[in-house]
Amino acid sequence: MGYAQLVIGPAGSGKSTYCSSLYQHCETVGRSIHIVNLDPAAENFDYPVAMDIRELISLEDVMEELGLGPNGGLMYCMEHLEENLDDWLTEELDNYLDDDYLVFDCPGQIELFSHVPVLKNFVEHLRRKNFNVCAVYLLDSQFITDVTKFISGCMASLSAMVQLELPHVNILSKMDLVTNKRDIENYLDPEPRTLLAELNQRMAPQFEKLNKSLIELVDQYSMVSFLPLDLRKESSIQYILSQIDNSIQYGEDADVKVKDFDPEDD
Ligand SMILES: Nc1nc2c(ncn2[C@@H]2O[C@H](COP(=O)(O)OP(=O)(O)OP(=O)(O)O)[C@@H](O)[C@H]2O)c(=O)[nH]1
Ligand SMILES: [Mg+2]
Repeated sequence: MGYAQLVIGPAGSGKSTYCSSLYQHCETVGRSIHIVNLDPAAENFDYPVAMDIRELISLEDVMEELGLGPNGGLMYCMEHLEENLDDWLTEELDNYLDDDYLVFDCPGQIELFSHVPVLKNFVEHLRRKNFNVCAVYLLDSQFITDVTKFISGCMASLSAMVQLELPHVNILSKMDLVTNKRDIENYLDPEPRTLLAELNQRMAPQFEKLNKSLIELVDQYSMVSFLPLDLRKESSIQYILSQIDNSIQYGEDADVKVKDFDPEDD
């Protein structure tokens, strides 16, 4: 059984920075982890790149040869990845062992995890290869200035959740930049009724019914919960990693192995 995190979220939400911090954390605690670059447009890396989509296809070539812009070019690259799951990805995955832990640093184009099937098929391929996969959705805390932005962030995350059908961990990133912690803390694990009241207060009365439905939807999908990520604090990274590990049962198999171990056999 392998383990994998699919790190997704809007452009600039801090996915690559999270991946490199996670790598450093794992180095520190002596844990093995491999970060995979799935962003054909990425150029600089703060982590050792274990697998790289740019070895399969180059965004620059695609843009030049097909006359596509950066976003269309990226979508083309991702579709090319999708077509090459059985050969390129399978070959690359063969380099990893049973218990390996992979973290996929994805591009930030929101359509990738809202309505095109690339990542969905990617995940299905990983599952066929016996990986337990978790979606890690990053939302930039800097954008959550009021309840309307929070709800729109939730809806984007929810669309990834229904599309990917994976265990799902939401993270509010860049907490070091938040000056008024209390404002944000209200959104980490909020009361649906408080959210609704705030939303109604902000918006014209004709939206009340819609607001109620939206809050119910978000609540029913257990979406209203974000883990704060403050990269200055090792404990923050550690806590988030432990939550993700739980959702993919990482460590549980290891326990079984320890229990099954019989000193007489040695
Ligand atoms: N202060 C602070 N800045 C951050 C943090 N995480 C990311 N940043 C900054 O935010 C910007 C975007 O970060 P990235 O990690 O490249 O974001 P990304 O989600 O990988 O972006 P794309 O791959 O382009 O979608 C960079 O300038 C980072 O230095 C954080 O926790 N704190
Ligand atoms: Mg990135």
